[in-house]
Amino acid sequence: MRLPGRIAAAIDVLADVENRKRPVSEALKAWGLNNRFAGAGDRAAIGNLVYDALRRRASTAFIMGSHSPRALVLGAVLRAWGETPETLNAAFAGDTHVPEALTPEEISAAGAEIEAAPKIVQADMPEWLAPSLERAFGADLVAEGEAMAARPSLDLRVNALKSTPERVQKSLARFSPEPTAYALLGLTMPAGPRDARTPNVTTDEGYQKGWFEVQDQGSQIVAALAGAQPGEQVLDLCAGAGGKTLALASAMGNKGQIFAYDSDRNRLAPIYERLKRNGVRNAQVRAPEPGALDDLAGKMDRVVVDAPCTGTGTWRRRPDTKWKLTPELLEQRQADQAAILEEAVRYLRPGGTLVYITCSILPEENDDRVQALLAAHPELSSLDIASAWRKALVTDMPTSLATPAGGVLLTPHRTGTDGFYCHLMRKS
Ligand SMILES: C[S@@+](CC[C@H](N)C(=O)[O-])C[C@H]1O[C@@H](n2cnc3c(N)ncnc32)[C@H](O)[C@@H]1O
Repeated sequence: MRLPGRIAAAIDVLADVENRKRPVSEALKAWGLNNRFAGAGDRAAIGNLVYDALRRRASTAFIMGSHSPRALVLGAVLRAWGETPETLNAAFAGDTHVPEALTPEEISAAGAEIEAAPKIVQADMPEWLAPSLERAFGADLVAEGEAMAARPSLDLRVNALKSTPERVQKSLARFSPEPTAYALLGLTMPAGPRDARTPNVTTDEGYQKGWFEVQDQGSQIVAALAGAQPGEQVLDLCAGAGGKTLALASAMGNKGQIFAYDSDRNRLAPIYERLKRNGVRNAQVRAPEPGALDDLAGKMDRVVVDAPCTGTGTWRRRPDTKWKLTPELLEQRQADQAAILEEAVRYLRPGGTLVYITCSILPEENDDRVQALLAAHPELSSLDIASAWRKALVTDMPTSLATPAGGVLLTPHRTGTDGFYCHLMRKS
């Protein structure tokens, strides 16, 4: 397929996403099944177009004067793929099964200046979240939003239990991975332009052997800040598929004990195979049964709460969720977080450390939750996050990352990572 056919397909997929409220991945899969002639390159390019359109949905709709799938996809191609109305119309004229030529109105709209739009629209973020995002980012709102509307890199965490960064770099030399800026065992591959495909690293022999995992650098940084030491007793209370569990085990050199728990059996399911592939021998998975963690009460050196959240820090990767988030869901997540934090405190031994992590950029899920917890628990106090950073990452923490209540907030603009929050507390 040439570009015009791919654009037409992307418009269809985006219409499917919006009309049927489907996740993008599902709509792309359905399109592929109905269009079996399309190759893997076509499907990747169509995916890129749909995701790019959703990443900059608000600002493109402002410029094009429409939220229609056609306006959003054409806008993405004009703004991010280096095409012009003239090149597009020339391509559309010489092809079949293509979008209609750009109208004079569309051509003049495409030249509009985004500076006339409200800041929250320039930032490509939901308008109802403006007060909260302005609180988080102040004068940097637009720069933060722009970085969040760009394509993400593909990051890997080298598994110190089985390999070294040099060995993984060699194994993946065809993709030219480079060391990450902060995470000591991270490698990164930047996103390519236009129809570039994400490197398929999971078919590599090194991945099959457990030498590395796919993990955003932000996730690696907060896992390192958790500070788990060899020999400790650690509870990973929201372990999910085990992304953090694997990083903790690697940091602990397989010494001590990690208890990996999640209230959702389905989310926990992949952890067994991942632990095995990574050569982790010090993790015990606790399935969600009544009283599953009772024996751990008051005994843990460290409790890691990688809390369920709105995922606003991952908007680069899942831009459809940016526009689906509702005030009700945000409120629900805050209640979930408060309940889990309350639960977490009971497993800490005196002197133990509570690690609170979210992949959210919203203060309501971050500093506010911690402050509410500290107010209710005088036995808890914040630990200095800059010292934890120095110890875990062997550099000084950039001061711009500190939050008002003493946590750290990573973002695409600040650290080139997904958005992550981390706060450490000690129980006296
Ligand atoms: C952000 S995800 C965890 C991701 C995981 N730690 C990783 O690094 O791959 C949050 C997890 O919290 C779990 N969860 C939600 N409510 C919970 C509860 N009350 N107790 C334990 N886990 C819970 C969800 O099932 C979900 O898997």
